[in-house]
Amino acid sequence: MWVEIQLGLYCMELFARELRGFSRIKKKSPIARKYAVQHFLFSFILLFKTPLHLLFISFRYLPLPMEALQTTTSISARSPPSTLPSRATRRASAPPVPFSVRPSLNRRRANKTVAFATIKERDSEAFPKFQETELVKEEREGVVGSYSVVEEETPPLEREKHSIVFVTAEAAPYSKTGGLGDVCGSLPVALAGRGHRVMVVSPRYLNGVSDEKYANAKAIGGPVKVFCFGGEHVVRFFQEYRDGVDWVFVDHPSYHRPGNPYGDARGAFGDNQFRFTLLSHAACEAPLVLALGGFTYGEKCLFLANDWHASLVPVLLAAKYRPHGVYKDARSILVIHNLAHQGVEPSTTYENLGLPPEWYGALEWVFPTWARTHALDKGEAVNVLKGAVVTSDRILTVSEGYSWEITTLEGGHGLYELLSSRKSILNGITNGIDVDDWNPASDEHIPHHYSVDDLSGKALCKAALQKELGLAIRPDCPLIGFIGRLDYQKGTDLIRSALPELLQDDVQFIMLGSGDPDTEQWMRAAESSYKDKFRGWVGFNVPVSHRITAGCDILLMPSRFEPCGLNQLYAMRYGTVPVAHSTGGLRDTIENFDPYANEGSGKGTGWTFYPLSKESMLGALGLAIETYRKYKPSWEGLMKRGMSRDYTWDNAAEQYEQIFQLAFHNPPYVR
Ligand SMILES: Nc1ncnc2c1ncn2[C@@H]1O[C@H](COP(=O)(O)OP(=O)(O)O[C@H]2O[C@H](CO)[C@@H](O)[C@H](O)[C@H]2O)[C@@H](O)[C@H]1O
Repeated sequence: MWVEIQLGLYCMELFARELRGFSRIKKKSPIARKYAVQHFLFSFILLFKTPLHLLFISFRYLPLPMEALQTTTSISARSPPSTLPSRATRRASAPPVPFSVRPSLNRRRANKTVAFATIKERDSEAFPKFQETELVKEEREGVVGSYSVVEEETPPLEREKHSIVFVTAEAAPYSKTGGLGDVCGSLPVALAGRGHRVMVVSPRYLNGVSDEKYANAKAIGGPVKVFCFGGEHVVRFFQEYRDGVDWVFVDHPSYHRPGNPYGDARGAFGDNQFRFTLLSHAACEAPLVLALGGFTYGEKCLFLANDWHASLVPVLLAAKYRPHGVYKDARSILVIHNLAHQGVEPSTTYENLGLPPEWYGALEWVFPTWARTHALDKGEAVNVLKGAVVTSDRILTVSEGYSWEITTLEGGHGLYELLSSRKSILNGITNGIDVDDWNPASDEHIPHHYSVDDLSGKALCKAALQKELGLAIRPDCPLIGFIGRLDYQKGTDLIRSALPELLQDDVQFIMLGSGDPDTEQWMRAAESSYKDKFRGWVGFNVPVSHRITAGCDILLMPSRFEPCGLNQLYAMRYGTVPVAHSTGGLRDTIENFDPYANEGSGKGTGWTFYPLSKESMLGALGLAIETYRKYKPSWEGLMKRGMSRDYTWDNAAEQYEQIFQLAFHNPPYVR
C-alpha cells in the first residue's frame, strides 16, 4: 500500500512535469500530449490501488517510439529531479538501456552506448548538421523531460581501415567529361582522409591538349603484360601521390589520341571495348605488382568498379583470379553512376575479353526482338555491366532514389529483373561534392566572392556573366541556366520545345553543353533567333560552368533520369535555385519550396516538377520566376537554405564505410 502511494505520487509528479513541458511547447507536440495523458491515466490507476501498477512500471520503462526522437538530436541533458532514485541506484535497478539510439547504418553515434535520453550538446558542435531549432528542442524536452540522463561513454569503435582500389574511366582533375570524373576525383580523397589506403586506377589519356595534368605522375614498376584481344599487350603504370591518394595511370598507346576519354568529334572510339578491357586487367594487377610507398596493396583489397568501363573487374576476380587462389579475401563493389551505358558488344567479342569460355553466361545478353536489326539477328551480345551485376559482392548507386528506380521496368534499362534479384546487396548513397572546389567564397573561376552571410557578390557575378555573354545587364531580369551533356538523359529536347514559350516572358536563358551535334546546332541557331534573351555556349568549359552556376538565379534540370546529379548541388551551394524533374537524385536532394511552412517563413530549396512534360516544366519555372520577381524575402530564404546545407563528402564517405563493412562481412562471390 505504502509503495503504491509512493508510486502514485511519483506518477503525479511525472504528470505535472509532462504538463509543464507540454505547456511550454504551446500544444504543438502531439507526441508530448499523448505521453502526458498516458502518464496521467496510469498515475490515477495506481492511486486507486489497482494491481496494474506493474503495468505502469513496465510502461515507465518502455522505449519511446523513434518518431519521438525526430531526426534531430541534441537535447540538453537535464539533471534528475530529487525525487527520482539516485543515478547509482537507477543504474543498478533500471532495465537495460530502455531508450537508446541503436547503432544504425546512418547514425554517427553508433559507437556510443547511451542510456535514456541521449545526445549531448557537444555532439551538435561536432556535427553541426544535427543542430536543432529551438522549437524542436523544446518539443523534445517536453517529451523526454521527465527522464534523467545516464550516459555511459565507451571508447569510439575503431573503424576498420581498408585498402581501396577505385577503377574508373575518369578522375578529375586529370580527366573529366561529367559527374563520374567529379566523384572519382573527390570521394577517394575523402576516404583517404578517413584513414583508408586508397588507389585510383584510370587511363593516362594524352590528347595533346591537357597532357600537363599528368606532369607529376612518374613511371612506376615494370611493364605488365595483359592477355586479351587475341594477344599480349604491354601496359605501364604512372603514379602521383596527392592528397593522400595514390593516383595510378595505366599507360598504353590506345589512350594517346585527340578527343575526350570516349570519343572525338566523329563519335565514340571504335575500340572502346579494348581500351577498357585493358584498364580492368591492368587495375587487377596493380595492387599485386605496384609497390606504392614501398608496399603493395596486396590481395586483401576492396575494388570499387565504377560504371561499365570498369565492370570487368569483378568478373575477372571471380573468373580469373579466385579459382587460382588469388584475391580470395578481396571484395568488389560495382558503383553505378549511369545504367544507361552498359558496354554492350556483339557476342563474338567475348573471346577478346581474356575470360575463360565457361564464364560466357555471366556476360550473356540477348536483345529483345524489337531491338534486333534484322530477321536473322538473334540479338546475342555480351554486356559487361551485367557481368558486374552478377559477380560483384555489392552494388551501389549514387542516390537512394535511383537504387530503387533501376529495379523498375522504366528505370532498369533492361536489367531491372536481374537488379531486383540482387536487391539484398543493392544500396544507394547520395554523392557529396568537392566543397573546396565549389565554394562561392573562394572560387577562383568567379569574378566576385560571396557567402550566405553576404550575398552582394552574387548580384555582381550575375552582372559580370550578363556582360561576358553580351546580354543586357539587368539585375531584376530572372537569369536561367542549364549546364550539362547534351544528351537524351538530360532532357534537352524538352528545353528545345519549351524555349519559344518561355522566352515570351521577360527572362534570359544561358545554356552550356556539348554532345549531341544536332542539339549543338540548335543552340547556335537559337542564339541568333533570340539575340537579347538566349546564349548557347557549345563546348566543355569548367570555368564557364562555375560562372554560370554563380551568376544565374535559376538552374534548370529537366533530366529524364538522374542517378544523382551534381549541378543541382553546386547550384544550391551557390545560392542558385534549382528547378528540376522529380527523378532519382534530383528528387532526393531538392526540397520543394513551401512558402507557408514554418509559420510563413517557408522551407525548401527549389522546385521539382512531375510528370516530365513541357507544361509541368513551364509551370514550375513560372512559379520560380514569380517568386523571384514578387517575393524577394522568400527568394532569399530559398537561396540561404540551399547555401547552408551540408554537401561535404564526409557523410557519404561514412555510409560507404558501412557498405565496405557489409562487403567484408559476407564471403566473396564464387561460382
Ligand atoms: N559543357 C560543360 N562544361 C563544363 N562542365 C560541364 C559541362 N557539362 C557538364 N559539366 C560538368 O560535368 C558534371 C556533370 O555532372 P552530372 O552529375 O550532372 O552528370 P553526369 O550525367 O555526367 O554524371 C553521372 O554520374 C554522376 C556522378 O555520380 C551523377 O551525379 C549523374 O546523375 C550521372 O548521370 C558537372 O560537374 C558539370 O558541371
